[in-house]
Amino acid sequence: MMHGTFSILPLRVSGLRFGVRGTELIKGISFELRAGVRTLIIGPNGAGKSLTLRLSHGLIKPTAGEVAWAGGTTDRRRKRHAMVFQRPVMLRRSARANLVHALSLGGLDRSERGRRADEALERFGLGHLADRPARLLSGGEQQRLAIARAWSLRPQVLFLDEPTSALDPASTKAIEEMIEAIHADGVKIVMTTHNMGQARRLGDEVLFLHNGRLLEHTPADEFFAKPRTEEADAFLKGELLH
Ligand SMILES: Nc1ncnc2c1ncn2[C@@H]1O[C@H](COP(=O)(O)OP(=O)(O)OP(=O)(O)O)[C@@H](O)[C@H]1O
Repeated sequence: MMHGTFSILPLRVSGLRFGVRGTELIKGISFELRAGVRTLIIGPNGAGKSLTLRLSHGLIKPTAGEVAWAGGTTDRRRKRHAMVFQRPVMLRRSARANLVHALSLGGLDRSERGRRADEALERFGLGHLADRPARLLSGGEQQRLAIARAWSLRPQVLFLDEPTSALDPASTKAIEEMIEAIHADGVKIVMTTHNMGQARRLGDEVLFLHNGRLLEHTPADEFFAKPRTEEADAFLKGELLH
């Protein structure tokens, strides 16, 4: 499902750097992300995975380098990518009202908001939670709601930052199924995970980050069968990296 007449992909990130108070955390990363391929960003703690997602989504500004969406960057295009965080942020109102609110921020007409919210709740089997206070839902339910909320905005690209790391296996499975369904819709998936089983299940290609650098950008089957770098090999073997 491609919405609108243009595609914001490929995403070209070049020479990306991000530093805080003289410490360089992202040390010159370049990559190009294409439509139709699920991209998994993996690497050890502190490698810069989350920062790379935030910089790509535009939540933080790079110290140097460029994040370029196809056709340039405008506010209109900005809305074509959405992000889901490790811990969902819900307002103190019903599940449905959280979706309606997001759609309102997304600039939708009042009548369209309710229709889209209901569509998203139904699509992901969350209709029975519609009137429940969002903050009282379980962690897994809130995360499913957060993903439904992101999907309701009809993004072309969905960034997910460790969406299942706080969840049990059943919730993790439900979320993986949602991600698969959204991918099948034609939405580009870009996500980070610490769960290598999940990376193998969901990944078409891998970006392997280590110490603020991109060491590999490889098809997932190749990466898991035979990583090219020593660091990735050690990471997959569960060794400590410095
Ligand atoms: N605003 C900030 N100020 C200072 N340091 C930061 C800031 N944001 C991130 N960092 C540091 O930058 C490094 C990379 O952070 P990032 O969250 O991108 O890592 P990550 O690969 O997602 O790690 P994890 O797997 O632990 O989530 C970490 O060492 C982190 O402490």
